[in-house]
Amino acid sequence: MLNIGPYSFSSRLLLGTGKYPSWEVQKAAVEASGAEILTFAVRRMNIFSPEQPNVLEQLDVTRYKLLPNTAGAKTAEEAVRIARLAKASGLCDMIKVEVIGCDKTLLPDPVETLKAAEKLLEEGFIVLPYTSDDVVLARRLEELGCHAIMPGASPIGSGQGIVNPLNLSFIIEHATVPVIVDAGIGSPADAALAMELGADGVLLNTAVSGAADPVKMARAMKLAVEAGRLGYEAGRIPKKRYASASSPMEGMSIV
Ligand SMILES: CC(=O)[C@@H](O)[C@H](O)COP(=O)(O)O
Repeated sequence: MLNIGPYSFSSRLLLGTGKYPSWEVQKAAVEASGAEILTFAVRRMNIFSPEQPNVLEQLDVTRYKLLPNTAGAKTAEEAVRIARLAKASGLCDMIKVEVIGCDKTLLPDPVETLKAAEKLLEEGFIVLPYTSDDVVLARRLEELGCHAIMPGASPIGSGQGIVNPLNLSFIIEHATVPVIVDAGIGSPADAALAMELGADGVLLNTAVSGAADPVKMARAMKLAVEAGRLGYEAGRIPKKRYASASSPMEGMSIV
């Protein structure tokens, strides 16, 4: 089970809801992914114009735990305002804090992320910050009381996969709250690797919504996350420099 704050989930795949070719495909992909947590940008919800379409329109939202995110925020103040808006609209008690520090890379601003997380924790939110893959920053966020840490695999929407598995493994090794690898996942192999490294979950969007067949890819990601987790729990063999026979002959009487 993936435990975040007071909540438990059987699926370790968290899915974004943006950039699907149609509402129908989004709905089918969410279904195929088996995800129980869906994230969406509060600024795309048309909170003040209910007659406009919104990103969760076709989904039976009672079946999912909603994880609004503060995408679009560039300061802690903006992120806090967006989170409060989401809470006041009855959308959530969990929030994915996303404070972007660079328009080109969409990498998070560590200082503003820390400030926003601190404030939102004070206000009683269940806080999941999107961070860079920095082990010290992850520790600081955890010390503040964040309920999970979400280090990026690589820039959002880049599909580059895990560019620094060593950093991720340090974060995972030291964390006592769930580590959810978020952003940059390109293929099922990337998702499986994140889980094999010991991540507690994977959050992705573009790899599914931008795939040639998003529904098939959603299922592939589901299976990859499950396979990666199983592999992690099973314990992989250590890597060796040289060969060792798969069918050793020692102790055999017939050669
Ligand atoms: C939807 C969401 O929260 C994204 O900002 C997230 O970081 C996923 O990134 P990818 O689209 O790279 O999977």
